[in-house]
Amino acid sequence: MIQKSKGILIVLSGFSGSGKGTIMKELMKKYSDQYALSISATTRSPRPGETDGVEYFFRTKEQFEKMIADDELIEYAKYVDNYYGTPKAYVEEQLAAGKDVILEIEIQGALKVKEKFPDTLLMFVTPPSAEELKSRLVGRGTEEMSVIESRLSRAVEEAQGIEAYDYLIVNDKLDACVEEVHSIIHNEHFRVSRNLSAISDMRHQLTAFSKKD
Ligand SMILES: Nc1nc2c(ncn2[C@@H]2O[C@H](COP(=O)(O)OP(=O)(O)O)[C@@H](O)[C@H]2O)c(=O)[nH]1
Ligand SMILES: Nc1ncnc2c1ncn2[C@@H]1O[C@H](COP(=O)(O)OP(=O)(O)O)[C@@H](O)[C@H]1O
Repeated sequence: MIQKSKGILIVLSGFSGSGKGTIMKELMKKYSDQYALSISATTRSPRPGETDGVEYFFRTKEQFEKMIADDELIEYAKYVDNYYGTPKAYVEEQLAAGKDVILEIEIQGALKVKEKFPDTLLMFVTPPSAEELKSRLVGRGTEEMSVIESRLSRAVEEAQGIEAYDYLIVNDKLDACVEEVHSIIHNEHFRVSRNLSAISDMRHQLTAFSKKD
């Protein structure tokens, strides 16, 4: 049997308020058997409705720094006064099990992951306009105005790095956007460079077969 390409490591980045979290929730609802979503550790406080171990592993600064020292993170970054990082063990486990693993992380982390794992697929989410971004951030109601302003100025910096990504996703209509993300990942499995071992198997089989008679 020719094997299908193995699990892909996927990074989804985007401005705060662009809708990454919402897209991921919907994607996991619809296709939970295909994707593993990595849960990051962070020193930021939980928002109302967020639970430790679901949205994030909420940790103190001391606990987070211990995770760094113990080499438990694939990457970590500071974002608007807090640490965020990707625990190593889960990602390695899920990739080994053949799952596509999604990291919802910001751009500095995305670049570190790409450096460590060059096959990583990088996607960047943007809302249809800057005005819509602000209105989503305000509408979410989870940050005070001063934090929203910091996140919007961070977005100005992040916009400078989008060319490092493979795909740009415009999150206008949510359902369409979820399907776009899913189909990009689905199609990525067929890329020749991700199927070199299947190609080599096929060559061996054909050679053996042609020598039979
Ligand atoms: N580098 C890195 N960034 C992360 C990680 N987890 C989350 N982030 C990013 O940190 C930023 C802030 O996340 P959060 O406070 O949850 O705000 P939100 O994006 O507006 O929901 C976002 O850009 C996330 O994608 C991580 O493990 N590593
Ligand atoms: N396609 C969309 N259309 C309208 N509102 C959206 C859409 N996607 C997300 N939102 C809303 O925008 C806000 C920010 O979304 P969220 O997923 O928290 O963003 P992020 O994780 O990128 O910070 C939330 O209130 C969410 O309900």
